[in-house]
Amino acid sequence: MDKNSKQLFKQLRLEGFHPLLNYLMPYRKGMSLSVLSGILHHLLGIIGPALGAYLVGVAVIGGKKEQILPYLPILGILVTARIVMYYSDMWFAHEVAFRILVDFRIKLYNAIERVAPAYLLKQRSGELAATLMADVEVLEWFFAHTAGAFLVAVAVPLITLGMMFTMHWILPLILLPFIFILFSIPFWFKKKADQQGVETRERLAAVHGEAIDGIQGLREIVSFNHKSGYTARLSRYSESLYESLLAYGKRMGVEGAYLNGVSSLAMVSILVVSALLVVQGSLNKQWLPVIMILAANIFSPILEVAAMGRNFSIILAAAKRVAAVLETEETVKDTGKIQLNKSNELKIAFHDVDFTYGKELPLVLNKASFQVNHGETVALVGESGVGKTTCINLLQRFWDVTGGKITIEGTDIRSLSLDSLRSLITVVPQEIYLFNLSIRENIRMGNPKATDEEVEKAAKAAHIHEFIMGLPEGYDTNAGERGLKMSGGQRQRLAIARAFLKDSPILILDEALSSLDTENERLLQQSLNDLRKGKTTLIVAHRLSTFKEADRLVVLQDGKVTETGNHTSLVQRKGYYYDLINAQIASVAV
Ligand SMILES: Nc1ncnc2c1ncn2[C@@H]1O[C@H](COP(=O)(O)OP(=O)(O)OP(=O)(O)O)[C@@H](O)[C@H]1O
Repeated sequence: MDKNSKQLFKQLRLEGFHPLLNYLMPYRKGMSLSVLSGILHHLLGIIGPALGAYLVGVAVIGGKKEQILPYLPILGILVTARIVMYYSDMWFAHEVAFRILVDFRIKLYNAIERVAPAYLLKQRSGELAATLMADVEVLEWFFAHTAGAFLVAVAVPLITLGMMFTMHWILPLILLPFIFILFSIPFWFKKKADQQGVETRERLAAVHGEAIDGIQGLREIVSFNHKSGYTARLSRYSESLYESLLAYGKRMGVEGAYLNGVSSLAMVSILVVSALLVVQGSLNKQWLPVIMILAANIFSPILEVAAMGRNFSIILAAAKRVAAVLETEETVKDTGKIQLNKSNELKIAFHDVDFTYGKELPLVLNKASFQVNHGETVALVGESGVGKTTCINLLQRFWDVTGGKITIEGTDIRSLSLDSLRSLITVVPQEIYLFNLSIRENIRMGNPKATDEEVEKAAKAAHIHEFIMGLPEGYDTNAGERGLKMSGGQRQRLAIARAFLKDSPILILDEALSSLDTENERLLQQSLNDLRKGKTTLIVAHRLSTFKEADRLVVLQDGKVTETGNHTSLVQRKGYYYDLINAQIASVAV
């Protein structure tokens, strides 16, 4: 889209649609066919009845059978053509609209993925789901019914006015002011409507967000007996949605009343003027039935567009929300080209890394430097909130460092392509997300090309094979349903099975805070020890047992690395780490 069109959309206060038009370009052929058949369908809807009315007029002035009968086949053709055009209007409009919606959902998902996770942290997942589903659905109105209908509403009245002009020059002059008023009515209400549209979509998204919160947090709601608190909140959100929907409905009612009033007045005026013209003798009375038909039909496409205009604010608000996601700039740019060999052991190094989550926020990391050598296991240690998770987020480039650099095997990670970087790293998260797929497919996500045998081998290595075989459908059991019934330890071992399949040279373990029972802990440790072999491993550590097992500890304090060494040497040093674990032991003992 060029600058001028952007300006025009701004003047019409329709900026929200501008980005969407860019996405319409590939579908212009289908859209043009839809507009063309829409215009023909509406015109034929007027020409057919007008011809019928003309024949009535001929009969009224005492015409002969021979003057009427030859037109009957033409009437038949017009009616058939109208049916065909109606069908193709609907077909093309919806074909294009639904195809665009399919593409949009994918585009939106890709856009969300591109800006994740920074963007996700600012948005509630329920609200994003609302954008992905409900807002995109609303756009169907725009794509299927707006652009084409608007052109029809301009073309059909123009042609009809032309037809009236051939009967008497004054007739179009009577109608023009009414048409102008009808077109302008939606603009009288536009400011209020836009505000209501945005408010309604926001409140709807908030209700979605709250509902999804209620489902995701069901366990907490039940265990903390928080049902009344939650329903009170849900009902507050729903009430506020109700209020804005009601205000929206009232405004639509007033607008509709104006539209109907003006179009009825226009129709009455044209009939009265025509009747007077006939009485005066300046209009042939055989045109009267034709004028009645034209007057009755000229407004229907305008009213259709105006009705749409009344919903425009909702569409505009949805368009703005969709565009906001599509146009969000990615948090990190994927401009690096270098690919590192996955099969080598790799060294990670943080060089004087500074980082803040926002310009106005304090530095989380302040000249932090440390390295993890080939095949070494390093545990990041420090108080809660010191920046351990931040380090692993930076290593994966969810955000970029604000100062200093992170290197893998000496190469700045910003010079690697994101795909290559992420293929080098496997994360075993605290909480694995299980998709609504079989356990086999959930594990296979580690490597989509893995065979069933390889999946089972990975599960055996993660000590989860026995558990899976004990399920009614073994590896074919749906993890989405069964996932909830797995213990924390079992879920983490499933994550480890995925990690075995991915087999990348760098491993990140985000250790769970919650402790596991002895058996689960033993199995987990065994599988982790096997997984770590030959890999460069960075652990976000919370447990004393992990501190003791790591080759080296990197102690973070006030954004800096203040101590490094193994557990025994740091304890002997009696510094910050010593105080930290003493405090931890004391808190466990209390
Ligand atoms: N997305 C974010 N936006 C703003 N601040 C953030 C964000 N994520 C983390 N922080 C802040 O950055 C600091 C470091 O957080 P981080 O999660 O890295 O700590 P941590 O050491 O991993 O903590 P824990 O041991 O509790 O998991 C904290 O003060 C946290 O509040």
